[in-house]
Amino acid sequence: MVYIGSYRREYLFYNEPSTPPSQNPNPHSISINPNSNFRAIIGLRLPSVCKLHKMALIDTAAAMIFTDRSSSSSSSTARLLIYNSTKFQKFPNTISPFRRSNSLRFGISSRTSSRTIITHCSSSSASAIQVNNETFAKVIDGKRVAKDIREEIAVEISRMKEEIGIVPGLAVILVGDRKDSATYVRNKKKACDSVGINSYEVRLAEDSTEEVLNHISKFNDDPSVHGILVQLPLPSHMNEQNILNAVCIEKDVDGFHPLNIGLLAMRGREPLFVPCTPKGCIELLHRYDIPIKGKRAVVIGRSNIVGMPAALLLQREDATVSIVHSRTKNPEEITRQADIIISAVGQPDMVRGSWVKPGAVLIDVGINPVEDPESPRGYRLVGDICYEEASKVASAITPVPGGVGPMTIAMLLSNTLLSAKRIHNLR
Ligand SMILES: NC(=O)C1=CN([C@@H]2O[C@H](COP(=O)(O)OP(=O)(O)OC[C@H]3O[C@@H](n4cnc5c(N)ncnc54)[C@H](OP(=O)(O)O)[C@@H]3O)[C@@H](O)[C@H]2O)C=CC1
Ligand SMILES: Nc1nc(=O)c2c([nH]1)NC[C@@H]1CN(c3ccc(C(=O)N[C@@H](CCC(=O)O)C(=O)O)cc3)C=[N+]21
Repeated sequence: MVYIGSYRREYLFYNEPSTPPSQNPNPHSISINPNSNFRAIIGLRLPSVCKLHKMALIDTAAAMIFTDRSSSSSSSTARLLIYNSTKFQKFPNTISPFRRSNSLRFGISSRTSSRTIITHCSSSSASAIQVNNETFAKVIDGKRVAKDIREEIAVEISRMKEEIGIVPGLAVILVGDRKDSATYVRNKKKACDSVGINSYEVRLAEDSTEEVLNHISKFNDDPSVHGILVQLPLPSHMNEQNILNAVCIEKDVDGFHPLNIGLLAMRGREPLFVPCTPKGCIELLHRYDIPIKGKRAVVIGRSNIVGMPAALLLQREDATVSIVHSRTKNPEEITRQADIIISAVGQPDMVRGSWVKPGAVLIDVGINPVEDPESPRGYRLVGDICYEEASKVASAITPVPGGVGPMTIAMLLSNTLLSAKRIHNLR
């Protein structure tokens, strides 16, 4: 059995009938021989890839692989499309990987099935791909873009270290013991390590009081700290406003300080920092050459940390922006007019295919855990947008996971570098 790649919590293998399945796949040494009589196996990501009984089998007759040359990346990218589900076997309690992901992306090169007609609708990098009269949105690969950005940041940081002997520092304050927050903080630390940013972490008890403000004050005065992040949400007894106000605006790498938000909202003024998630959404649009100017954009959600700043940023990019929120009547009538939708709601699969104008670009910020007994964690993450439906209508779409999430962390690193450069007058 040979591992081909993974995408959206699924591993893909192929199995030459002559190869005993007990031979473990080696993810790094693969060669695909499309002429061989192999079976493709798509399985949910499991701790042990050998649990074949939990995997769904398809015949390779139902699968084809082709190279996607419209990618903005210089690397060659292949997609695997499964276009014939007749031989697909669904296992009890298993979300069908076929239905969840018609389009799988791998960093491998491959070849095109002669049975299938593939058309790129336009040369733009947001072009949908047509296969046998079905269109599939281009996948906006936030994970890959975030990796590119981390590499760019790492280069800048070594230059900084060489030129002025300074390394950027990020302080993260985590209050309480929410599991998801602890995971995010751990991921942020890992990301800092990967680019050479020093990270300082403070963990405080759920019932702490003035300690948060004391630590903020200490970090405000510490010259080795260039960015301060207070992980949200805070315990309900804490005054979030007072705490976010206490972070000095020059180190507010989250961009949540009211002064920074105010500057973002004003024409002709520049905030010192733009909030990471909305900044990541716009960066994805830029890196995929998706035009914003003059387009109709709809933001779903109006929170201080995502929806509202996303709408402000789109407006600064000369889009005509509407905001949909929980009191909006007939939201689908508004979203259907959008060339670009940014959804930040927190409702799994709320945005259906019928909410989307054909050819629209969809940025899904939502991170929603849904129960999944097959997943090692007992749940999996889905976005606000029903990927299966919307990816057949849109021209481009971000997946969850692997879309906006990794970009948020990349933008945090970028803001920390920006801060260190500004504080040390480095261009
Ligand atoms: N990918 C990433 O990096 C990040 C992802 N997230 C995720 O994004 C999502 C949103 O986060 P956040 O902004 O903090 O959430 P909030 O709960 O603060 O805000 C949600 C917004 O969605 C609106 N809303 C709720 N229900 C509906 C509905 N049925 N129809 C239309 N609008 C609705 C609310 O409207 P109203 O204002 O009227 O209440 C509110 O404005 C979450 O899933 C979160 O986990 C968040 C941060 C970063
Ligand atoms: N002060 C503050 N700043 C924040 O930016 C902030 C915050 N508080 N509180 C919570 C939200 C949420 N958030 C995410 C960051 C990365 C992923 C991310 O990387 N997600 C991965 C999946 C991770 C997984 O598998 O668990 C992905 O989408 O691919 C998700 C969500 C930042 N937030």
